[in-house]
Amino acid sequence: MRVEGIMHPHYRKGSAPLGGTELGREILMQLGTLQLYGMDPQLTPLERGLVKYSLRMDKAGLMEAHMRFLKQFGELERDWQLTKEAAAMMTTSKGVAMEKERPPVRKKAVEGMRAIHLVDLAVGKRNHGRVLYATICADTFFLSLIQTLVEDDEGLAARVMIDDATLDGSASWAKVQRRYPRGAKIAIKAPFLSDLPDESIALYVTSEEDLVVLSDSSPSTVEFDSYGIMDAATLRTEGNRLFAKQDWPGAIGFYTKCIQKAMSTNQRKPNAKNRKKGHSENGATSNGKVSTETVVLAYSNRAAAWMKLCHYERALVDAEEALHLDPQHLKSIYRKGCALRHMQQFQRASECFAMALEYSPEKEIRQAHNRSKTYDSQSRLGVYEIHNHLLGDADDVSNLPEFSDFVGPVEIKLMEGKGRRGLFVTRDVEVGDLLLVSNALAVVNAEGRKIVTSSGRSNACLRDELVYKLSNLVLKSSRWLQQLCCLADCDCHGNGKVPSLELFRPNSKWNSCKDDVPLVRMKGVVLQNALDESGSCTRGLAAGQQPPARQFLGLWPLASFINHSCASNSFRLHVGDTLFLHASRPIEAGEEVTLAYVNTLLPRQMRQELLDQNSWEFKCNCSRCLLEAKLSAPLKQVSKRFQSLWGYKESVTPGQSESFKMAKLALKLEHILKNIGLYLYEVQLIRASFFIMYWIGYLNLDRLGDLAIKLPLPENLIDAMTAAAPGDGMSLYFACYWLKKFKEEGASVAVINDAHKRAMRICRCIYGKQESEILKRLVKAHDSAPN
Ligand SMILES: C[S@@+](CC[C@H](N)C(=O)[O-])C[C@H]1O[C@@H](n2cnc3c(N)ncnc32)[C@H](O)[C@@H]1O
Repeated sequence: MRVEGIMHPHYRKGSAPLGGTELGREILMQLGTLQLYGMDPQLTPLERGLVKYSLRMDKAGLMEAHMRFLKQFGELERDWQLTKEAAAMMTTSKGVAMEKERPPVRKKAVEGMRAIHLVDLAVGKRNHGRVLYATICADTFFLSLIQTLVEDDEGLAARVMIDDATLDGSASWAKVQRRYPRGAKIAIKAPFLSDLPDESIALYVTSEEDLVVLSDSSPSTVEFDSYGIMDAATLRTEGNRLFAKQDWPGAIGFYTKCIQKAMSTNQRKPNAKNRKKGHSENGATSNGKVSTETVVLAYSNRAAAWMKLCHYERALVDAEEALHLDPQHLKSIYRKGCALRHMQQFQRASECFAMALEYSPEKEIRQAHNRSKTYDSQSRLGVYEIHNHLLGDADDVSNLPEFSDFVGPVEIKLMEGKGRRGLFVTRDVEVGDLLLVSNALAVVNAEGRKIVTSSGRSNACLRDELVYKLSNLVLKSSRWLQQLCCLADCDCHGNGKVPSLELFRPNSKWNSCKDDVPLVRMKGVVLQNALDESGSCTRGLAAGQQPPARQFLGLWPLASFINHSCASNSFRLHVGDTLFLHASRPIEAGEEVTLAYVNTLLPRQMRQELLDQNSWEFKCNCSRCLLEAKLSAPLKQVSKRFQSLWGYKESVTPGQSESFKMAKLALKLEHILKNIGLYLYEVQLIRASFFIMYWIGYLNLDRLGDLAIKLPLPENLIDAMTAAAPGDGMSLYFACYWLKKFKEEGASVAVINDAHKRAMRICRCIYGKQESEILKRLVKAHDSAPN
């Protein structure tokens, strides 16, 4: 089945650009955006299907694939809706300022060239001396190229790819959207319809001279004229109607028009003096001016709409405008509090809610007040009650907790002689001390996709999705923008700048920022700083429950300053989208805080391979790596044999004969370690690197016979694991496994108590300092979780 009116016989294999009907255009716009996003060579089968159907113009298939796609990328769809806000933004005062930054309109038409239509273009043929006049009909994006959709005056549409050289390689989303806004009339000289590797076709523009922006008529400014005849009150009512339909950008557009109308009608900013004057039904006062009440409501409602779009800074500005006109406007006071709370200005938010409570004791306001006070104290004292969540019901996802950020006893410093930044403690800290709490700037749930693909590389699609989300975010908050800018401020060549901690601390003030993060840098930021989590979810530790696995990739700004070590001294715990960082060893004042970016219970070479696979472009030279490098000769044989038996990449469970060989290899390693003569800590580090061998040895105790006695005791192995990777989930699993086994086998009380203490110690590294009763409950939950 074909989408009527879209097909044109001139196009090869039916791979015509879409367009021509309302439906076609709508599909095109949505699809186009998603397709643009899905241009990564690592397309999922679903994305591939989408591209395929779009090429065949198979309406039913297209719609179905589209629906499936949207279902899978529910969040993406939401973000796509949000991109519409760009249009609304153009009509706000700040938007007008942005418009001024745009390049001047250059020409009205291109002279000396004959016009050509999309329908007349042949694939792969450059049309010298011709010009294609078109209108940009979708939001312009930048992933690997600047990408947009255009429609010619016959209603056919096509995808356009523009080399970012046209922006001197400094393209960012904000910049491309300003440069090529939706609704702009353009002319493409010598148009070239190119066959793309994904089998779709697009107009390809390689040089700035070939794309001329003729007029910049973004829809919002055009629309404004046609609504010019409406009065302010009608414009506000129209805004309310769109608000009710959850069309936030649309609503913002109308509230803005209402405010502008009021300003032009009243010839001056309305002030509190004419606030309560009588007014007629159309919102006009008796002297024909627009009533202050109408303007207050427009500002206040626009604040609410901005909030829905997570534009909290804009929401705050609007709520304050409304309060400037009517200081007692309850909804504006409440909205101001909400905006401040989202901006982590908890103290000011509490003050707002307290003021709102004076006017109305509503439950919603009281709850908001209490919540702000809790966040405020969390952010100042670093006291969080996470155990309720940890020990809660895994199936109950309705009540996901929210926490404030917290900056503990840490500072960002430039590392001497290395140029890169690192996080350092400002005072001595103990095991389990909370170092920081950071809410994710953005998170991408893997949802069935692999974080590391079968080719052994980190999943570029997930990373691109994160770049996409971050690109949207930086348009919304100068704080988020600055946080990303300072992460981009490190170029691996020793030019790292040290940002102020105030940028990360709740309740602090920050200056607005005019910088932009070009996409190239944004991709670098994600590559260098995104952390993944493939462990099981922290929820549902309650006895007997299998915690649901949750895999995700995200960016946590302050945690991004922590460097890697294979003998790290901190542990990150993810509760929802919040990262808690606890000290997993005692750390002295001035010492660097380090994290393990990858599983470190492996030999050095494999750890480095994992770092490489995850695109961390550095060679680890931590003390543990240096020790293993020093011992590489005596350990060479064991390492080689271990790798061939285990084959980490395949992640296969060894068969019986391999298991036995592995167990024997553990004995060989013990023998070597005894002969070299190392300190206990050094022995522990090496044992930890090969812990899998020992683990398999314990599982083969019977087959080892008398030799089994030469294996270290399980508790010694647990100590070795915690020496290398304190707080590692595997150590806790192992500790609980033995605790359970000792109990089942009726070991002495002393042995059981000792095993229990070990598990409690590891729990403290992972979950932080907790009351001993809570730690006991956490151990019990792990102890009784299914193996
Ligand atoms: C999450 S950032 C850490 C903060 C970073 N050092 C900075 O200045 O912004 C990760 C990057 O830091 C560097 N890095 C982290 N750990 C390292 C290590 N152990 N040795 C060398 N470079 C490291 C690498 O360039 C890595 O891509």
